[in-house]
Amino acid sequence: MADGVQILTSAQIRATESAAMGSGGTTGAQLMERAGAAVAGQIRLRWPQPRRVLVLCGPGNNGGDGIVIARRLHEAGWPVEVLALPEGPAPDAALMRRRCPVPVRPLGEAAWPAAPAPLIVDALFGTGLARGLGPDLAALLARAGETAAEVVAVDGPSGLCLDSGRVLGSVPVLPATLTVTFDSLRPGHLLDAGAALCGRVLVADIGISSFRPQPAQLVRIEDASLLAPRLSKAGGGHKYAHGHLVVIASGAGQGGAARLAARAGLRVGAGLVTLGPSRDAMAEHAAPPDALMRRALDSAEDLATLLSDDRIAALCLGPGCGVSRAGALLRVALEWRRPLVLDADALTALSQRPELRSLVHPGCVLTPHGGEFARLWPDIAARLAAPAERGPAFSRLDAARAAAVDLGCSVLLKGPDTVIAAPDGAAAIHAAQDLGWLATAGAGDVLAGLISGLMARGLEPFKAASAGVLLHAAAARRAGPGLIADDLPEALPAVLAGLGA
Ligand SMILES: NC(=O)C1=CN([C@@H]2O[C@H](COP(=O)(O)OP(=O)(O)OC[C@H]3O[C@@H](n4cnc5c(N)ncnc54)[C@H](O)[C@@H]3O)[C@@H](O)[C@H]2O)[C@@H](O)CC1
Ligand SMILES: Nc1ncnc2c1ncn2[C@@H]1O[C@H](COP(=O)(O)OP(=O)(O)O)[C@@H](O)[C@H]1O
Ligand SMILES: [K+]
Repeated sequence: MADGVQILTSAQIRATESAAMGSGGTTGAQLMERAGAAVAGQIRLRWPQPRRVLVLCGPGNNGGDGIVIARRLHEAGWPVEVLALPEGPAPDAALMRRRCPVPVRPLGEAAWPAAPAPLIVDALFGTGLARGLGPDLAALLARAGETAAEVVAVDGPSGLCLDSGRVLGSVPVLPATLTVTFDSLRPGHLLDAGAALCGRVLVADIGISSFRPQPAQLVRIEDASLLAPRLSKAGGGHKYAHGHLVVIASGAGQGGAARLAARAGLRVGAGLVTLGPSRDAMAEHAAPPDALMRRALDSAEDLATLLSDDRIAALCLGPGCGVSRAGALLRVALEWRRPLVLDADALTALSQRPELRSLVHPGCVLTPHGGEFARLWPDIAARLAAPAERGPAFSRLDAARAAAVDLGCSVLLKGPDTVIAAPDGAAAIHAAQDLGWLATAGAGDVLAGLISGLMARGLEPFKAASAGVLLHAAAARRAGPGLIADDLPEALPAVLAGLGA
């Protein structure tokens, strides 16, 4: 799991670095010194006793950082060996090589140490990675992986595209125990294969944060403290002031997923929640919570009549609804033009009715998992499924952004790495690779209920989606291993209390 909330792409961090140097307040060599010093410091914090370390350096500035690390550890009395690829045209890295008190030997089979080093520093490639690792290098790294107990990656494991979290080419990447990156996270630390390959990720301040591009468009959503003021009910207000949410439920015999969503909507503070099954399914949807209201909805006309009540603030369509029922209600839901979450069966229904796509509007949040996403956007999904050969590779973030622009709404692409994109370019990533217990039936229905409940309370679509994902994960952490989807809404009161909401 990574620390920090700011995410910059490789291009953005390069621009930040250039702006910092352009200001005249710092030089590239100083930044490299700070970066290398930060990594060496983290190594010494994590492993307080000196141990043999093998530093592998690439041709550019990532390699330059590696040389600084080698020097710093050597000066602290660590036994250090440095193997490096031939220098590229990176003047700061060349300067560091000249200053290095440890012999820098050419990286290759001949120089490989006979006795394996327990700690390897991977400073081969960082944000400059343009293609997959060559086979010779990959073979050496594979051998290193078999023998090294620990690997520290500088900026990221070499071969991992830091913009997408995808491995470039077809050779495996050496997984890191610890990754130290600079100034901010990159998307690739959180997305796709990146989260597992990076190990623990630490962000070192190298004094350039005031030169980041403004406004920063990519923020990781892990700062729950920001939520409390938005979720608090301090100041009172009638129940209608907190929003009336309608959750469409299934026809007879199609299950209770919508009840999970409705329960989550209530727990997250919507003032009222009405569950809308078909008339013949009313009895099976009569189970608690008794706080839920019920209204039979058999047809599009029934839904239109219900939505003509101005006090209804948001609608959730899809969980446990059935594809044909969702399809029958979809046009009315979209033509209502108010806050709307489309999930599950409503997404499949939309993919079958291309004529309705133009009705999707900025007040909508679509919450597909990968399969639903591919049904709605097969071309975008195909780009994501294609092999990643060159960096920056097409990412889940790119995919969600393209989808959000295509339909002009917020899109939340679910997975262990959930990505949220708004049509104006705002985006967020929520990494929950440690929450495998969320891969359980109904967890997505709860998420749809949380987001629509927050929208009923007046949060804008993108913010409701971001806050919903955060609360969902926090509820899962609180429920712990063994959780089932029913536990998630029940964990919310403690989560909200913990946030001070
Ligand atoms: N951006 C910043 O703020 C800072 C960046 N620093 C370091 O600089 C790094 C970026 O440095 P560079 O831009 O020099 O890039 P890298 O050092 O990541 O890569 C160097 C060069 O290797 C070549 N290359 C790329 N993929 C290859 C492959 N698969 N096989 C063989 N050669 C390949 C390319 O020509 C590339 O420019 C960062 O990752 C970071 O470690 C730090 O020194 C300090 C501050
Ligand atoms: N391995 C995982 N680790 C963490 N979160 C996951 C994992 N797999 C799925 N999730 C999350 O769990 C939820 C599952 O939603 P979804 O796929 O719609 O399932 P369902 O339709 O059964 O409710 C999503 O919020 C998703 O982001
Ligand atoms: K690296």
